Amino acid sequence: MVSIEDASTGMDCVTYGRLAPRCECGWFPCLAFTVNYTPKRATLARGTYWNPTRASSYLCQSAWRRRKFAGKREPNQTSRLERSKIRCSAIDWSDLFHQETVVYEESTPLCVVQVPTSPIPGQKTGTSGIRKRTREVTQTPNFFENWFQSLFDVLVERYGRTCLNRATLVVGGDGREGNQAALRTLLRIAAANSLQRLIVLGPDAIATTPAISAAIRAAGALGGIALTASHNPGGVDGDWGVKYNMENGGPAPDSFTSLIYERTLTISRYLEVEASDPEALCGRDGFDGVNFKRIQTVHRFRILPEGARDALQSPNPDRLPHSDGGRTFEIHLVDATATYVELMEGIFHFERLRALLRLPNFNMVYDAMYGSTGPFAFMIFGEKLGYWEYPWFRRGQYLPDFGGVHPEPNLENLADLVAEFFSDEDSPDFGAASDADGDRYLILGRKFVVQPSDSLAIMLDYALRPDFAAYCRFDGGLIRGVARSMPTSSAVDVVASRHNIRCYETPTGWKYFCNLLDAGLVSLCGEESCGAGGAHIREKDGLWAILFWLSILAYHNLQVAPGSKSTSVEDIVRAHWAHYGRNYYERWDFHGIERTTAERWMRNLERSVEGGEILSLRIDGPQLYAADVFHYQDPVDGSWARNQGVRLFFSSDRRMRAVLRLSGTSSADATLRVYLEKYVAPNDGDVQAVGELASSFVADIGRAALLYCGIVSELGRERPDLRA
Ligand SMILES: O=P([O-])(O)O[C@H]1O[C@H](COP(=O)(O)O)[C@@H](O)[C@H](O)[C@H]1O
Ligand SMILES: [Mg+2]
Repeated sequence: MVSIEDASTGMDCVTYGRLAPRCECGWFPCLAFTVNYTPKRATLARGTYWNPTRASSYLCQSAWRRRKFAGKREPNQTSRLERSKIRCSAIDWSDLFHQETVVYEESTPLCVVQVPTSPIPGQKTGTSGIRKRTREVTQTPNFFENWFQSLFDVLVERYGRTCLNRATLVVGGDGREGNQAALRTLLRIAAANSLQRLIVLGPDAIATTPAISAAIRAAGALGGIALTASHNPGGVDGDWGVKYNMENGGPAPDSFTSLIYERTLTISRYLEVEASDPEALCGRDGFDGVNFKRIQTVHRFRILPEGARDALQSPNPDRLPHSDGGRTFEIHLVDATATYVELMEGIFHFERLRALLRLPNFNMVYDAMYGSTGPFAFMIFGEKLGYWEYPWFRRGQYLPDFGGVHPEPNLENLADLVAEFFSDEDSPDFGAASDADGDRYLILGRKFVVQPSDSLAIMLDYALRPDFAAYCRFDGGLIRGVARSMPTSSAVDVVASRHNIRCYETPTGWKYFCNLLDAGLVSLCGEESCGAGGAHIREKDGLWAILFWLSILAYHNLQVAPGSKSTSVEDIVRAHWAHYGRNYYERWDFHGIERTTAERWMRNLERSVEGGEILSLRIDGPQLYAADVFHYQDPVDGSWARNQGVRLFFSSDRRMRAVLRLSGTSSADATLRVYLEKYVAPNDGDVQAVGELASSFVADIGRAALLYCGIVSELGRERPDLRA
C-alpha cells in the first residue's frame, strides 16, 4: 500500500491503494484505490487511471464499467483509457510492495517530564470504551493525557514497571477526527511510562477493531488501544472514543476499566517525554520525524529519566542522573491488513470464494461507509479474491468525518444501497456493509435484508453442518457452544437446542463473551446490534461475518447444475424460517432523553419490576405474564453484572417479549432501546408467508411496553426515533 501527495496542491489525496510508478503518459495506472480529491470524491477500481495534475479529468471509466453500462459511456474517455493502457503495460509493479523493514535510530534523546494535572469528571467506560463528543474531548485540556496516564498507572500496578519495560502495546483506530491528536499524546505518555514497544497499525494508524484484536494476539502484546467510537458519527460535531483491550485481544472487563476510572478521579500528574534538545528538528516531543504513512518502519528512541534534560542543559554534564544512557522506546509502523487478512485466509476457503465471485451472474457490493474497513475490503475482495467485475467498492476511502455519513450499517444510513437492492431484478445478488471500525456488519440480498439475530442463528446452523467445513474451518471444526447478548432474539437458541448445543445469554457488550471464548465454552457469539464473531479473535468481526455469508452462498451455488436456479440470500433465510420457525424482531430506539431523567426512570422501572407492581397494571393489548431485571453471573470467574435490562414476557413460554435498556454507547444524552420479539414455530402456520414485515407483527408488544413502562406518561415519548 502506498500513499502519495498531489504535487500541485501539497495535499494528500490517496491514502491507500496500489499504484504503479507514474508512466510517461502522465497517468498513474492503479490496481485499485480510492481517491479523495476535494471537491470531488470517487472510487477508482482496477484498470482506472489517474492524473493528479489534471484534477478535472482524473477519472477514466474502466473496462468493466463500459461492459456493465454499455451505451452510457463517453467515447473520448474510452480512447484515452485504451491509449494509457497500452503505454503502461510494460511496467513492473512488484517493487513497490515488497519493501524491507527500515529501522531509524533517532538521534535526539527524549527526556521524561512530570506535568501537574487535575481530575476530569466523566471519563468512564460504557458498553464499549469511552464515548464522548469530539468537541468536548479536544477542547478539554488534558483529556487524553489524563486517561492515558490513568491507563498506564493501572498497567504498572497490575504488571509492574519491569514488565512494561519489556512489553508491547498495539494501537489503531477508525481514523476519526481527534485520533491523530490522541495518538500523538499516547506516544508521549507511553514513552514516558516505560513501555518498550508500541505497534502502530497503519498507515495512518487506521485499523479495524477486529484487526487490532488480531494484532494483539499475533504479537503476544500486553494489550492494545482502539481509538474508535465504533458506529457513532465522526467529525468535529460527532463523537470520539477509546477503549483498552487485554492480552487476549478482547475489551477490558468491568473490573479493569473501573480501575482506570477510579484513577481518573484522583490523578494529579502525568508523565510525558520531551526532546532533550528544544531546537531539534524532531519537534517538542521528538516525534515530528515519524511518518505514519510509511509502514514497515521502526523508529527507535533513547529515553532519559526525569531530570535528565536539566542536567543535559547544564554546563556540567556530570550531573546527568543516569549514566547508563537510558532505555529505548520503539514505534513499529506495521501494515494493519497483513495479520488480519492472513487470519481470514486460514479460516475461509478463498479458492471457493473466488470461484463464487467468478460465477457469471453473481454481483456483490461492499460499502465501507468511509470507515476503516476500506483497505481491508480492498485487500480481501479485490487483491485476494480477485473481484473487480462490478462496481463493488462503495465509500471505501477513510475520512475523519466519514463524509458526513453516520457510519452505522442500518437501513436508514444505508438508504441508497438498500434502494439499489430493492430497485429492479437487475440489482446485485449480495450486499454488505460495515461500520466505521469494522466490527459491525449488515447483509443484503436482492430485495432482502438479513436481520442480525437471524444471521447468528443461520451461521450456527451452517457451522454445525459437517460438509460446510470445506468452506470455513470454524474453531477447529468443533462447535463448543454459542452465546448471544440478552436482547438478541432467541432464534439462535432454537438452533442450539435442536442440536443439543449450550447457548449462553450474556449482557450487552462483547466483553462478556470473552471469558466464555477463553474458557473454550463457546465458538460463536452474536448480537442484535449487527455483531457476530468466533473464537479467532476477541472482538466481533464484520468482514469475517461477511466472508461467512459468502461461504454459505458458495456452499449452495458452486455445484449448481447448468440451468437450475441458484440459491439467493433470501432463499437461505426463508429455508431457515421454514425449518426452525421465525423470531419476528424489531428494535425501537428513543434518542436524546435527558440523562438523569432517563436514569431515574430506569431505576423506578427496575423497582416496579422487582417489587411486582408492574404485573398489577392493566392496559389494553397483550397482558404481561412475567417480568424481571436481568442480572448476570459470569460462569467462568463468578463476577456479577447487575441491572442489565428489564424483560417483559407476554406469554408463558417467554416467546413474546420486550426488553428495555439504556444504551451504553451514547456520547451525551441517553438513548432508550426497546427490543421486541415474537416467535412463530414452523408448525404454527406458513412461516414464510406470515407477517412479511416484522414491524407489523411486533407492534402490539411495542405499544404495550410503552404503556406498561411509562415511556409515554413519564418520558413523553409516543413513538421511536428509529426502528432497526
Ligand atoms: O458500538 P460497538 O459496535 O462497539 O458495540 C458495542 O455496543 C453495542 C450496543 O451497545 P448499546 O446498545 O449499549 O448502545 C453492543 O451490542 C456491543 O457488544 C458493544 O461492543
Ligand atoms: Mg463498531
